[in-house]
Amino acid sequence: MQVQETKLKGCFIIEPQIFKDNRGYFFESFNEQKFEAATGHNGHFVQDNQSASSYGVIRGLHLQKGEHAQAKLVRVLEGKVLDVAVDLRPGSPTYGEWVAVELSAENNRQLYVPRGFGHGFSVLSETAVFAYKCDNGYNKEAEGGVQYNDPTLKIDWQIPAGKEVISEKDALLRPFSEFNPE
Ligand SMILES: Cc1cn([C@H]2C[C@H](O)[C@@H](COP(=O)(O)OP(=O)(O)O[C@H]3O[C@H](C)C(=O)[C@H](O)[C@H]3O)O2)c(=O)[nH]c1=O
Repeated sequence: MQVQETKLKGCFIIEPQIFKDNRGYFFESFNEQKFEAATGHNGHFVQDNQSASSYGVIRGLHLQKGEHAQAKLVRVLEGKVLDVAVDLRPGSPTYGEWVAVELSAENNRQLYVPRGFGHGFSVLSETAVFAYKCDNGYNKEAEGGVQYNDPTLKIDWQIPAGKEVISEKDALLRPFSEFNPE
C-alpha cells in the first residue's frame, strides 16, 4: 500500500495495493501491522461504522471531544464522496485548515483522520455506502462539530446550492468561530 501524509500532520491518504485477475480484484482493506508501520499511529480500532446516503447528502462536520475523541479510517464501498478532515486540535499550527479527498469504490482510496479532527463528507454519486473504523467508541454526550457551510472554512463540497441534504441535527451545528474543543 502507498501512504502519503497530507499537509495536516497525522492525517494520511492510503492507497491499498489492488490485486486484479480474471475473477475481479482483491485487496487488504486493513492490516494493523502495515498501518502502524506506515503511519506511526496505533492501528487498534474498536468500532466499525457504515452509512448509506444519496446524492447531495452532507454528513458533518463532526467529532467526539475529550477522552472520547475518535480517530477514523474511512473508505467508500459504493459510489463516490468528497471526504473532508478539518484540523480542530487546539494549538495545532494547521488549526482550522482542512483537506478534501475524493474517495470512491473505484479508487479504493482511504483517509486516516486523527483524533481532534472534524470529519464530514458529501455524496457525489447517486448513492454512496461509507464505511469506517473508529479507535474509540461512540459517545453521544461527547459529540461536537462545526456547520458544514462555515464562512471561514469555505469548504467546497461540490454540491450545487439548494441540492444539499442535511440532517436536522447538522443544521443546528454552530460556526467555526464558536467552536469549543472542550
Ligand atoms: C456516529 C454514531 C451514530 N449512532 C446513531 C445515532 C443516531 O441515532 C444515528 C445516526 O447518527 P448520526 O446522524 O450522528 O450519523 P452521521 O451523521 O453519519 O454521523 C457520523 O458522521 C460523520 C461523517 C462522522 O465522521 C461521525 O462518525 C459521525 O458523526 O446513529 C450510533 O449508534 N453510533 C455511532 O457511532
